[in-house]
Amino acid sequence: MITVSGISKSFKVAKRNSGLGSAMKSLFRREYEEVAALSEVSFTIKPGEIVGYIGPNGAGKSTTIKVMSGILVPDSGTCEIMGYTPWLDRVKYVRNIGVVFGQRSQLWWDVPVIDSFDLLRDIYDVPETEYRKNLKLLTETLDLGEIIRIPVRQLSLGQRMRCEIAASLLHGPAILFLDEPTIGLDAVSKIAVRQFIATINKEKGVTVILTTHDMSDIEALAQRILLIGKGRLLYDGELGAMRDKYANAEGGIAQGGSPIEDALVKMYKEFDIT
Ligand SMILES: Nc1ncnc2c1ncn2[C@@H]1O[C@H](COP(=O)(O)OP(=O)(O)OP(=O)(O)O)[C@@H](O)[C@H]1O
Repeated sequence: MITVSGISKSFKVAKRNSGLGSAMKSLFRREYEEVAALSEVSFTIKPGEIVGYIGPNGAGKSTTIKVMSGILVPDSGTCEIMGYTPWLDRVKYVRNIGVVFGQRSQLWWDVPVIDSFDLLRDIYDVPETEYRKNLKLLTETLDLGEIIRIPVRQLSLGQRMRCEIAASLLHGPAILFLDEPTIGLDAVSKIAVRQFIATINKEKGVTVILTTHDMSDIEALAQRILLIGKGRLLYDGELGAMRDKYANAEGGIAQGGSPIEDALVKMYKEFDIT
């Protein structure tokens, strides 16, 4: 259902040297360099899977999610998701996906959450009965209650995140891209979000691609992981196999780390992506 094949993406960024002289020079003549965010990334994901997409800072995770959600056009490679090429068939395609970027909001800041929801209903052209049904279910299961009457800027991070997740699912998508959905949440909210993701996957068969630095999110939800480092896909396999292999590898438990974090640190070391 998801086939990513040989995707590469580079960004052109202005070179910045330190010092006042260089800053002055760059006012007149900018020098640029290419950053290879993704290099020949390929994988497939089956319907109903929950896949953990992991890797260190700057590895290329968000760039991949942006390509798969049609926000970014890759320099080369192909991507076919439910029969669509995300960046070509964007209008039709987005009805099939939900996207949550933990660090960014898709809700309008100054209006009550429900107004944003209603606007999303219109954007996605969701039939009224389906919208009401989805809204009721999401409000109940994410415990939104009166929260949806409050403007987003007055919500706590955990409350906002639950609303973000609801917003991404109002149109009943088959695929959910989650980019750090539990960042900054307290333990109770984190567990609530995880349970919700597990439920929609089990009961509605929603396919989930989950990007996070929180390995307990991955342990709670994903059976399969994709590891990306320096823009290259380095591992595609069962979480259990990764844990068994690296937990028993040389190098002792990292101070303060859980066994799965320790396995990840060793894996990063082996692939030289720390
Ligand atoms: N719009 C952009 N312009 C220039 N460079 C970018 C842009 N977006 C990403 N990059 C660069 O591409 C690389 C991959 O970034 P990306 O955001 O995909 O990483 P990530 O794995 O999501 O990282 P993190 O875990 O820190 O969120 C980084 O070197 C980043 O600086």
